[in-house]
Amino acid sequence: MSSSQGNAGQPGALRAVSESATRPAAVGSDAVGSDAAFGVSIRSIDRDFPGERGAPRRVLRDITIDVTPGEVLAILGTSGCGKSTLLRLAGGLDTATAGSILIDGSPVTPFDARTAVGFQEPRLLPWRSVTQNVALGLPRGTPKAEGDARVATLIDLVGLGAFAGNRPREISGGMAQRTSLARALARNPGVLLLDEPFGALDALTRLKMQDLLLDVHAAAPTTVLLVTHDVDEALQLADRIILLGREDGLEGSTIIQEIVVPGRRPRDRGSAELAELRGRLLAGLGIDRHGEARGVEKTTAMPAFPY
Ligand SMILES: Nc1ncnc2c1ncn2[C@@H]1O[C@H](COP(=O)(O)OP(=O)(O)OP(=O)(O)O)[C@@H](O)[C@H]1O
Repeated sequence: MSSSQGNAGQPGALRAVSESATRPAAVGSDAVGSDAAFGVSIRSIDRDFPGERGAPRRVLRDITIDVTPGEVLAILGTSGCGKSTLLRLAGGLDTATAGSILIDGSPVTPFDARTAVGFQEPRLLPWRSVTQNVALGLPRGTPKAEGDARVATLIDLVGLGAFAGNRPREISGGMAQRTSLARALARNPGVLLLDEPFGALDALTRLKMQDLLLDVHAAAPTTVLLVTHDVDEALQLADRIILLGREDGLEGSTIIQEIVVPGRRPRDRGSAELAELRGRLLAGLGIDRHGEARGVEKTTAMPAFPY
């Protein structure tokens, strides 16, 4: 599936970010320079880690998926099922036990420069300004004038123009996460790997960050692999969702559900079609429609993220 089934590059997709008074600049893909979205081909990946008494413990088993250039793929699964491990493998931060991963047709390399990773915590240098933190993401050897312009454009894109000189302690958690996103984009990655990027934010800021990510993706339609626990976030952001889980009697997680999300983004969060998919995904995560985790004592209210 291509990103054209989402709304990547859709005219007018840039919308205001309301967390601060600033607005993202209406920039096109040329301005942020992300013109190379790469496909990711994951082929028959297994990943074992040493288990008890050194015996191998399989975490991922026979994962195969092709992600097309510009596609947003969400990776869902219960805690510990191997989502981050899959992301790390795609970025060359870990090595598979078996199988291969190709980016743009060639094997992923250690700390592959074609990828950039965004984490749950913003991981900013506290003594550096927003601008200096974003500049850390620039590829080595970027000419100064070009780098300065790119950093300024990205800071505007994430709506932080008025805070460019601030230190991390002087901005909110949402702003810090936006800085982190701009730093990842500064690298001009062909593949953006996001590991629970909004997981530490409050619910309202998380919704705003989801909108921001859509804006950013419209302006710089790179390929995105997004690890999340949040079914609604996956349904709002992704072209396609894979659910990792175990098959009966087999060790290690594999792809147990794959869903192409219908409709253009931003999607109507309340649509009946998405509600149906939400139910299917929650069932795959072991949560029934009444919010009860199978095998878990019933609670009176459904927590926000019980899975
Ligand atoms: N370097 C490692 N050495 C040994 N075991 C590891 C290593 N990295 C991950 N694991 C194990 O692999 C399993 C999957 O971990 P991973 O972090 O990928 O899961 P996850 O789905 O991202 O979890 P969560 O949603 O809680 O972040 C876990 O049992 C974890 O302990």
